[in-house]
Amino acid sequence: MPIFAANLTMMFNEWSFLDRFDAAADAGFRAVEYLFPYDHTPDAVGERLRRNGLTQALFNMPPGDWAAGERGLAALPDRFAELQAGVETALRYAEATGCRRLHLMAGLADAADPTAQASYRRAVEHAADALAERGIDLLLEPINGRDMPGYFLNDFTATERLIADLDRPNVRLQFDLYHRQILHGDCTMALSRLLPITGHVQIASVPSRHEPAGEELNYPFLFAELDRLGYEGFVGCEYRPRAGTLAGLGWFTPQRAIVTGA
Ligand SMILES: O=C(O)C(=O)[C@H](O)CO
Ligand SMILES: [Mg+2]
Repeated sequence: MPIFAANLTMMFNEWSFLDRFDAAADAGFRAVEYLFPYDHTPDAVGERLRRNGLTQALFNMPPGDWAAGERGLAALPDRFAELQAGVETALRYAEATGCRRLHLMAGLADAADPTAQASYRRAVEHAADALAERGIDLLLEPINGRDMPGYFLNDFTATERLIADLDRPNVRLQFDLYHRQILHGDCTMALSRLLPITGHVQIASVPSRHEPAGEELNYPFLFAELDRLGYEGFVGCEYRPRAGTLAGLGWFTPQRAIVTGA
């Protein structure tokens, strides 16, 4: 069974962000991921990881003004300086948390626009080379247009081609099975074919984006497939609990001793 990483942006919202680390550990998770840690200091986040014996599987580099609707900077040619600063910020958090995977969001731009394509490639090359110096992987995630209309990176095949063309071993695919099913389907064969370039997997039910159980995807089958394929990375639980985080963990077998209150 893969090692599951609780997504603290989507799950455990019953607690404050920093207390979600404790709640996830108490629920039996060994690892966590989240979108953005930037409302807290690197040391505060690192301390919660250490206090709970958690591994930081992944987080996203600064995405621009998320509240204003921005979804990344890489494909926006006039935002390169801000992207460079964001890479340095993310590296400070990666150092404080021991995180070895960072996701670079592309932004809202026309995937067919040569200017956006050139900007995206420049940004990916810059980020990849900065991360490579520290032994950190750069993850690229195709995202479906129903959840994120206008998002630049919206196709697994185009992403696969870019990763091959970049020929940088630390640039890898963030294989979100939720997006894969919506964009292309054929999840099982895609996992088999793309696993060699896959740096991280994420899960959620389709179409609800709730717990990974009972809808379009057969997750027990897919988890067994990941084991059969020898996948040794993390599986990020990037789903919205349907009715309370703990009540929705029936699909999950605790992966660490659960410390019950004395
Ligand atoms: O949208 C997703 O699936 C992601 O993983 C992004 O990192 C956050 O939107
Ligand atoms: Mg995802």
